[in-house]
Amino acid sequence: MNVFARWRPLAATEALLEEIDRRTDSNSRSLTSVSIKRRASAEDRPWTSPAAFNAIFNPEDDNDKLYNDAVAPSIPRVLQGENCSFFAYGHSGSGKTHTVIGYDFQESKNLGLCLRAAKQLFDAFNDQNSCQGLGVGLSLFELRRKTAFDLLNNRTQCFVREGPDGKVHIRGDTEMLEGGKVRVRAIVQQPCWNFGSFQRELVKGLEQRATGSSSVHDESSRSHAFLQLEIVNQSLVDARNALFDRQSELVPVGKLATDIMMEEDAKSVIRGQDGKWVPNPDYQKDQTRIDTIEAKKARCEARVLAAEEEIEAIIESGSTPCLGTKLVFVDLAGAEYYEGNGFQSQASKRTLQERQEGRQINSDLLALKEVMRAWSQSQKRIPFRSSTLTMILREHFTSTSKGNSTIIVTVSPAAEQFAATLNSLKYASLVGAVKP
Ligand SMILES: Nc1ncnc2c1ncn2[C@@H]1O[C@H](COP(=O)(O)OP(=O)(O)OP(=O)(O)O)[C@@H](O)[C@H]1O
Repeated sequence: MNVFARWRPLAATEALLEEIDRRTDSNSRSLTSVSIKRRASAEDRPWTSPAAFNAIFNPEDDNDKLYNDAVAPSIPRVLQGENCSFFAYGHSGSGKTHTVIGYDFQESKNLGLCLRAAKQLFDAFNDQNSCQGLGVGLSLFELRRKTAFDLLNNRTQCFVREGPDGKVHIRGDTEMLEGGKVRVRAIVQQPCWNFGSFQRELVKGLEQRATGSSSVHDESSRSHAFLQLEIVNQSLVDARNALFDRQSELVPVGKLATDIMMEEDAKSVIRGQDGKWVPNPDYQKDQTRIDTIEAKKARCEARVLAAEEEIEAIIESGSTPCLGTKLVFVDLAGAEYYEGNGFQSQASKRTLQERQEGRQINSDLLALKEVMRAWSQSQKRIPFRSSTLTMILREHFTSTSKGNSTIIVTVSPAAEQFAATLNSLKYASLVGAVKP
């Protein structure tokens, strides 16, 4: 994995605070280690990371610099059809949102990494003949504990489940549609055909992130935010809609087939005197009824399969290698590091729910670290199932080549946040120290 660290500047309110003493050192493989201590005093012993970082960004480095060094090199690979993923890790207020999304949407150099990447993609679509008709399908959701909230669909609550196909699906409630169709809502993917509409959709969706919170920071740092960009064209969007429609037809037919089978099975047996189930001499299973519904179900399944094959065929058509390619940005919840780190007074103020959430976040982040390490070492068994976060990320890891996945750890230089900064740098260096 590529690993970068970014020091944010001290905020105006922190101007009088002492800064962490920090140094960097690069080895012959151009990998950097970072050495920090709480203050410049000679008695303070430094903590030094392994040479795990591809680069360390300083407080004066803006989003433009970070984008050019950490993300822009991936865009040609995305246009060649390689999936890429970027994770922002850091404690609350360390600069993850500033990095991934940004707060100034007017100045192109201040845009966050996700928006800059989308801009570069749209520029490439406009410049290259082979990319005509391409757009970006945006999905945006937040994972809090084990539940996902669709930010492009009024924070609809969605559940993360592993399907019989082994794939992880994020689905909302079941809706009854006209004609008896039953739809299980999937996470919305909003197709955007130019950068302006992409930015509007993203900003509108992100406004949902703060809903119901008295403090945006506290709320946002308790959830993981996923921003997924998939390269699409109109045929792919239409084919996905057709699949969705056919799945909606299949659900009630599949349920009816199961009900009929169970009803016929139940009628065809009776309990004998010894309490055991024996064939019912007065009832003959209605095989015609069963065959009719099974045939209808098979026709629906074939239509679903055909729609899936149509999607594959569109993606494989080869005219644009990047069709269906995904670029994923994850703004991870900040680790909770209160207990045992000199934050007991803050820890004691937290509610039971906050403590439970904190434990869940820590266990998600631990699971992610283990997955990243196992994946970087190409281990046979990668523990994706150990948390909902890693279950969702399985598809991204299994479809992403090494070198196309990046973690950016954001850190504060304020000495009073030393414990959190140390925690974040240790996390990133453990991931980055594993090089294939
Ligand atoms: N590199 C930077 N340059 C300038 N300002 C920054 C930088 N990083 C962060 N900031 C500022 O610091 C404040 C906190 O940053 P931000 O909201 O990005 O933190 P966060 O890690 O996303 O927090 P949370 O997890 O709580 O949402 C913001 O006002 C932001 O503009």
